[in-house]
Amino acid sequence: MAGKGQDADRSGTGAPRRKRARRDRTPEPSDSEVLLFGGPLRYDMGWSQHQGAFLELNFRAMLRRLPSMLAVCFRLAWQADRRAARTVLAAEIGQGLAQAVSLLAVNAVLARLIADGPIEDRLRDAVPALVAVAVVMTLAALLRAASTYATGRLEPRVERVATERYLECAAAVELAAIEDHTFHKLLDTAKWGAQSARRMITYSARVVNALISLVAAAGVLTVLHPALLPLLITMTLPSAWSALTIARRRYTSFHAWVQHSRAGQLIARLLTQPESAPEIRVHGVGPFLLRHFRAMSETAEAEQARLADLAARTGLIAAAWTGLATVATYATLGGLLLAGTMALSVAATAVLAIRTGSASLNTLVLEVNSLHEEALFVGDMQRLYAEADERAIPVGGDPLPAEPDEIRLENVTFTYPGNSPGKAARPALSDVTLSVPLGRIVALVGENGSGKTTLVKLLAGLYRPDSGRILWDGVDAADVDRRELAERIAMVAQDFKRWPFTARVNVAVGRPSAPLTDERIAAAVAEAGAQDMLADLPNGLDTLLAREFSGGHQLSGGQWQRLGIARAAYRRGQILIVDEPTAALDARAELEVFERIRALAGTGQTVILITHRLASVRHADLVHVLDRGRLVESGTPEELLAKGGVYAELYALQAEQFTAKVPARPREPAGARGPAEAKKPTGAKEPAELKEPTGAKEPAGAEEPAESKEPTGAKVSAGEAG
Ligand SMILES: Nc1ncnc2c1ncn2[C@@H]1O[C@H](COP(=O)(O)OP(=O)(O)OP(=O)(O)O)[C@@H](O)[C@H]1O
Repeated sequence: MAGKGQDADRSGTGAPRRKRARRDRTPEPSDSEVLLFGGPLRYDMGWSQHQGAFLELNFRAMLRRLPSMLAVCFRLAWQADRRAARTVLAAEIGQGLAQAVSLLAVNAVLARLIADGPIEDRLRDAVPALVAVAVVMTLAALLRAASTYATGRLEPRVERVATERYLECAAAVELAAIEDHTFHKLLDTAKWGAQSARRMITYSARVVNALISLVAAAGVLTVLHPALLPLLITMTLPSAWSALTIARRRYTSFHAWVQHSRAGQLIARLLTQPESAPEIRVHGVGPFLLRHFRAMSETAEAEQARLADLAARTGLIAAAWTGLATVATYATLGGLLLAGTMALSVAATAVLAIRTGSASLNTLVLEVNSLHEEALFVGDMQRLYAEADERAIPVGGDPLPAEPDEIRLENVTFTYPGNSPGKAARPALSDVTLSVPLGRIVALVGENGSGKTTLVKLLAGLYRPDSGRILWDGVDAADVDRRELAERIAMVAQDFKRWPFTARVNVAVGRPSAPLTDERIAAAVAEAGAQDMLADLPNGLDTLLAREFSGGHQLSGGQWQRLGIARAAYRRGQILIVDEPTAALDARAELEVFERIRALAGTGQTVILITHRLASVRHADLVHVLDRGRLVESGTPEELLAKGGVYAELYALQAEQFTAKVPARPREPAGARGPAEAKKPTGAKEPAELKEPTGAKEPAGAEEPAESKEPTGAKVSAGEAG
C-alpha cells in the first residue's frame, strides 16, 4: 500500500511520482491516500495535506539534548509536586551510587578470594566487603521503594498539570489561531505531550540511575585496563543505534501522517455523531464514509507495516554487530590473560564490570531513547505553549468609555487568514466605514457571504481589522482591554453552541461568572419567550439537553434558538448582537422575538441585528447594507426604500413572494425529463455535486433540487413568511 501511495500521482497528471522510494524515507501520504482525491473514490474531501514535519533529529542532536530533556522533565515534576520530585531524584541518585559501591565491594570480595594465602584467611578478609554488599543492597531496595512511591504520586500530577496548561492554551488564544490549520495541527500533535511528560518521569529516573551505575562500572574498568572501556562501548553501540533509528523513524512518520490520522478520526466521529446520523441514513452517506475510512486505515496500516519491516531489519543488523563486538571483547580479555599482562582476579572483576556496565549502558540507551521519543512529543507541547503565548488574547489595555454614544468603523478591511494557497484571498470586509449608535437597533443586511457576521465578530473583538479602526467614542478597540470589551457584548451567533448540559446551564453559561439565581434565569427565559417551551420539558430547566446521555432530551432547532436568545438575555451585555435570531422559528415565534428585540431598544439596550427577513428590519433605527464585503448603503429603512437601491430591491423581492400568484406547475409527460438546465430558472446555478453522475437514475418527474425550483419571486415559500 505504501508503494501504491508513493507511486500515486499527486499532481493528477497520471505521471508516476517517483519510481522507487527509499525504504527508510517516510513517505508522506499522497493526496489520494490522505484525502481520497479523485481516483476510485472520486470525491475530494477538501482537507489539505500536511506540509512537512518540523524535525531536527539525529544521533548527536539527541545526545546533546539529553541534559535539556532531563531538565525539562525535572521542571515539569517540580511544577507538579516538589516533594515527590525531590524524593525521586534523591532515590535514583542513591540507587545509582549504591550500585557503584556494591560493584566496588564485589570487586574487593573477589580480590580477597583470589588472593594468595590459606582459604580461611581469604574468607575472613572478604567478610567486611560482603557485609558492605548486603548493606548497600538493602539500602538500594529501600531507595527503590521510595522512588516507586514518589513516582506513582508524581506521574498523574505531571500529566494533569501539562493537560491543564494545554487546555488553557487552547482556550486563551485568539479565534484566528483556533481557525488556523497550522495551529490546529500543533494542538493535535501536542495533545500527546501530557502523557509523554508523565512517562518521561519514569524514564528520567531510570536514566539518572543507569548513568551513575555506568560511570561506576566504567571507572572500575578503566582502572583495571584502559582497553576495556572502548570495548564495552563498542558492544553497546549497536543497540543504541538501532533503538534511536527506530524511534526517529516512528516520530518522522507520526508527523508526516498526522493529518491523515486526523482525517480518519474525523470520519469515524462523523459516523457516530447524532448530528450526522439522519443524513447518513437518508442520503446513504454511511457506506461512502466507511469506504473512505477503510481506504485511509489501509494506507495507515501499510505505513505501520513499513515501519515494522524496517525495525526488524535494523534490529538484525544491530544484533550481528553486537555479537561481533562481544566476541572481540572476550578475545581481547583472553589475549591479555595469555600474554600475562592481566591477572586472573582482575580478569574476573573485568568480566563482572563488563556485564554490569553493558547492562547499565543498555538500560541507559533504551531509556534515553524512550526519553527522547517522549521528549519529542513534550517538545511539541512546549512549542504549543510558546505559540499559544504569542497568539494569546492580550491581557490589559485601555478602559472603554463607560457609556459610549457610538461605535464607529473607519476604513476597516479584514481578510480571513489561511485561505487556499495560490488564490488571492478576497477580503471579507473592504474599506468599511460605518457607525453603530448605541441604544438603538442597527440592522446589518446583505446577501449571503456579504460580510455581516464578520463585521459583528470584529465588533465583538473576535478578530482584529487588517487595516482601519474600530472606535468606541474615539477609543481604538485595538488598544482596549479585550476582556472588558467582551464583557460589554452578548451574542447569539448563527451557530451558537448547543452545550450538552441542562437547559438551566445552557442559559446560565451566558455569564458563568454571575451567581446562578432562579430570578435571573427566569427573567432571561421570559425575555426570550421560552417559558412554555421549558415548562414542557421532562425536567423543566433541569432537563439534560444531550440525547446521547441517559435522560437526555433533544430540542428542536427553534427551541434551541429560543434558548440561545435566553442565554444572551441572561448575559445582560451592553450590546446585544443577534445573528439570524429567527431563522429556525415559526412565524408566530418570529414575530414575538422581534417584538422583544424592539422592546429591548426601548430600555436603552443596543441591538445589532443581522437578518435576511427584511420585514423585521422595518423597526430598525439604522440599516447598513453590505455587498461582497463593502458597505453599499446606510440609512433608515424608509430612506433606503425611497432610495431604490440594493435594500429596496431585496425588500421588493421578498414582498413580491407574498403577493405574486403561484404559477401553475407545468405538467411533464412521464419520462420526458429534459436536461437539468432546461428546468432551471435563469441565473440559478447548480451546485457541482448535482452534476456528477450518481449512478442512480432519477425517477421520471422527480423533484428538482430546492434551489432550482424557486424562480425569483414566483413562488410562496411558507418558510419565508415573516
Ligand atoms: N472563519 C472563516 N474563515 C475563512 N473565511 C470565512 C470565515 N467566515 C466567513 N468567511 C468568508 O468570509 C466571507 C463573509 O462571510 P460572512 O459569514 O461574514 O458573511 P455573511 O454576510 O454573514 O453571510 P450569511 O448571510 O450567509 O450569514 C465569505 O466569503 C465567507 O466565505
